[in-house]
Parts: sequence; C-alpha cells; structure tokens
Amino acid sequence: MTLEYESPLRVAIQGVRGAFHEIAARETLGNDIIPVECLTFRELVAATESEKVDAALMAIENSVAGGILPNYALLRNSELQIVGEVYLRIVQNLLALPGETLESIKEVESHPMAIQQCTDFLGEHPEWKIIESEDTALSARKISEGEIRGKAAIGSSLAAELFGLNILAPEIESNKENYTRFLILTKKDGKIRNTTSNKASICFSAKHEPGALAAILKDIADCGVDLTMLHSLPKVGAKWEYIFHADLVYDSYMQYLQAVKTLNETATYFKVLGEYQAGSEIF
Ligand SMILES: O=C(O)C(=O)C[C@]1(C(=O)O)C=C[C@@H](O)C=C1
Repeated sequence: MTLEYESPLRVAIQGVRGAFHEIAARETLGNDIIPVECLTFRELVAATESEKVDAALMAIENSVAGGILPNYALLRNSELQIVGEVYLRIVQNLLALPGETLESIKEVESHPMAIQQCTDFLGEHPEWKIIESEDTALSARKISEGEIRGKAAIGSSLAAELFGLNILAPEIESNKENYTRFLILTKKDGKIRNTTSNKASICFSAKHEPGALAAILKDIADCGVDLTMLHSLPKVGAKWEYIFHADLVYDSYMQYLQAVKTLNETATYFKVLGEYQAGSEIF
C-alpha cells in the first residue's frame, strides 16, 4: 500500500478489541495503532468526521455473505474519503470457556455476518439457539467477563487469546475462500496521504430513460477503465429511484479522469468516494 502517515494512528474499529476490524487495522496501518472501539458503523463514521480518530476501518463486503449495503449509504453521506482497502481472510472459530465441550453448548452468539459465514457448521447442531450480536469479539468478551457457561461465540483467534477462551472448533467458516473487504477511511485532508492510485469508488444516478445506465457503463468502458463492482441502492425519499455504487480500476490516471469527465456530463448525480491503491489479500 502507498500510504504515508506518522505513527501511531488512532484508528476507529467497528466492534471491540479482538474484532476482525482490529486485525484488518493492524495489518494495514501498523501494529502500533491505537484502536478506538465503536459499536456501530454510524458511530465509527462520526468519530472519524469529528477527528476523535485519525482513520477508520470499515467492512464493506464479504466474499460469502455479500455487501454490507447500509455502509455504502453511510459513506456517501459522510465527509470521509477512502484511502485504501484490504481483503482479509476471515477464519471463524467457536469460542467458549475452558471446560466446555460441543455437547455442553446450548447457545451460540455472534455478528450476523459471522453467523452467515458458518451456516454449514451450525447446521450440524440444530439443537443450538443462535443469537445475533453487534460484534464477534463482544460476544466472546461477554462470555469471558460474565463467566457464562453453556454459551459459545463465533470469532477470531485474537478474541480467544484476549479473553482467555478456548477454541472448541477451529476454522468453522463454510467456505475457505471467506474474505472480507475493509476500506480505510479518513477525513479529507486527514493525517494519511495517498501517493498513488489505480482504483476509485464512485456513486452516480442515471436518467430514467431507456439505455441511460447502459450508456454510462459504455462510456466508462470506452475510456479503458475496468468496472469491477456495481451495486444499486434505493435513493431514500425518492421512491423507486436508485443510486449506483461502482468500483473502477485503471492503468492510467488520465483514462480514469476521462471517465470522471464523462460521468460529470451524463450522470444526474455523481460523487467520488475515494481514489486509492487496489488492496491485496491477507491471510
Ligand atoms: O464482528 C467483527 O469481528 C467484525 O469485525 C465485523 C465483521 C463484519 O462486519 O462483516 C467483519 C468481518 C467478518 O466478516 C464478520 C464480521
């Protein structure tokens, strides 16, 4: 990654210490970061906008469970910019107090995304009650602090380590290609400088007329820019109208600027959410 900043950075993570957001933050911004826990994504955006933190990590999509669509709207309506991304391999584990066994467990608690990633394993235990929580690590911490027996959490090995829990079952994610894409966010002109880019995240709207969206996509393609992701989200307050979120990858910045020029001319709404270096996969 081509980010320049002075360490240590205060970095907002969604969840508590031990959450996958913390792992992603340490992998991208250094092990000496000061993690700042935020229980919701809304809180994470507000902390970054108010400069309570220097940066934030935000999960945006998972290769198995799909996109975290509300985060696209949060980003679009914020003053933040994307300065980087990372694809973190998510290894889920069943965590419980020492002494517990698969037979003694009655309830399993975790983040809905984590639960969705482990449906095959959970399907083998229909007797367990499944409970959703704000965060994988918070579920683990509550079991540890409350010394709750008969209950397990799904979460990272870092959470097991931090909260003194045993790994009852390792690697319980259904698909071994389980990656979550995290964005690195800062306030515009914040403490992280981005020196190069080959990818941009944008959002736009098209006229309600035949071929309007197809024409925009063709213009992007004609500039030699590769469209790697496209989502449509409802435009709140304007029933059955949509905002499209897209990722563009380019070899040359000039080609991307040409695509931006066309979008400015043809889209009814257009915003760049960030220009950054495409991220790599981290295990
Ligand atoms: O609960 C956590 O540990 C998180 O960091 C959140 C989150 C998510 O929002 O998708 C992050 C990665 C995993 O895909 C599961 C949960």
